[in-house]
Amino acid sequence: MKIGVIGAGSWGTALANVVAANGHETTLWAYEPELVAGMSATRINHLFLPGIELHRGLQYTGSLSEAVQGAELVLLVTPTQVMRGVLASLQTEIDSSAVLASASKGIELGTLCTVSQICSQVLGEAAEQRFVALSGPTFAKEVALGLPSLIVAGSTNQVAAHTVQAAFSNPVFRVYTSDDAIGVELGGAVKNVIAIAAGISDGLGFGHNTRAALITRGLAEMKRLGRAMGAQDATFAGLAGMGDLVLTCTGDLSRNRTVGVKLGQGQTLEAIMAEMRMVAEGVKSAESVNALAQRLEVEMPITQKVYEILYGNKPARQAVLELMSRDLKPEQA
Ligand SMILES: NC(=O)c1ccc[n+]([C@@H]2O[C@H](COP(=O)([O-])OP(=O)(O)OC[C@H]3O[C@@H](n4cnc5c(N)ncnc54)[C@H](O)[C@@H]3O)[C@@H](O)[C@H]2O)c1
Ligand SMILES: O=P(O)(O)OC[C@H](O)CO
Repeated sequence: MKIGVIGAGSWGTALANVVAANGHETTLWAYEPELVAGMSATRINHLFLPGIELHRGLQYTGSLSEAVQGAELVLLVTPTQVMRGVLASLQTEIDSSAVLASASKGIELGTLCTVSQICSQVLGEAAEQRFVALSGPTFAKEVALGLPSLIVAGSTNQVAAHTVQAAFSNPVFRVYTSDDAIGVELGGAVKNVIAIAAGISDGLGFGHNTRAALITRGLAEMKRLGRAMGAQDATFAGLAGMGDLVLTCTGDLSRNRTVGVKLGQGQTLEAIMAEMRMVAEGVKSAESVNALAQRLEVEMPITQKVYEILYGNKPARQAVLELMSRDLKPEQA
């Protein structure tokens, strides 16, 4: 199968490596010209996935049209906030029958769109019929090292979901299908915001109790938003929900959790972002998910506090106090 992968960050590179190793004719598009030259010469993504030699069959390009030319499957893996611009450049280049998969995790600022909604707006409504959200507990580095990992391909079109499942699955990378594309997308976007909260908690010196509470109540927020957007509760009990939430809130490889830890230790957001080349989607999604919750009148208190800490100068300890002092009530999901 011919596959184009758009975005050579750590995740796009790791996923392109999976399908190339599975025997598919794969071309990886990189935004940075020096990365195209570097990967072509050394088979190593020295900027975003250092130290890991990529499959010999993987091709690299800096041309978007070359990456998707003749592709039966196009995988989008840029940061969510630049997705619309990248897709606009690809609008006339992608084959109208190609499966469109996204492994990006976020909600667009301003429009409050998920990636599937961005695709529909830019490429036309029919794009939703061939859209697949690929998400789960998967640190790029561990996938690239071949450590056993599981993920979900969610789509309203089960033929498209099965195409992605077949293309990516191998003995160390197991892909499940789901018919809940929006649930799979929302799980990936919201868990990043909750992971910042979990990091803040650890950075403040709180314990395992606090972190477990944030994960559990974060899951309740994810479910509530999902219900308001037509997702299925069961999706959030699975890999793209609880699985990814647990990974990101507890794993030291998480960029979102790391941002939170540093905030909890007293660093400013500006200082943290200034020394970070990689993307921590939760930083921007804290604003967009919080706005989405307000628009849909969904109660998401942890998300709201993360937003206030990041953008409202609220001290993290005060935010925790406010969360703990909310009205007492029965436990609800
Ligand atoms: N890294 C992971 O373990 C992982 C796992 C699952 C999902 N994701 C998601 O994958 C998406 C991509 O993240 P990543 O971790 O691969 O990225 P990264 O942090 O490793 O690298 C940043 C990426 O952003 C790209 N970029 C920056 N400015 C750009 C622009 N103006 N136009 C186009 N591209 C630009 C860079 O080229 C690079 O590909 C995110 O939504 C992330 O949440 C990441
Ligand atoms: O490093 P993070 O926090 O962006 O998380 C990476 C993946 O989304 C984990 O599944």
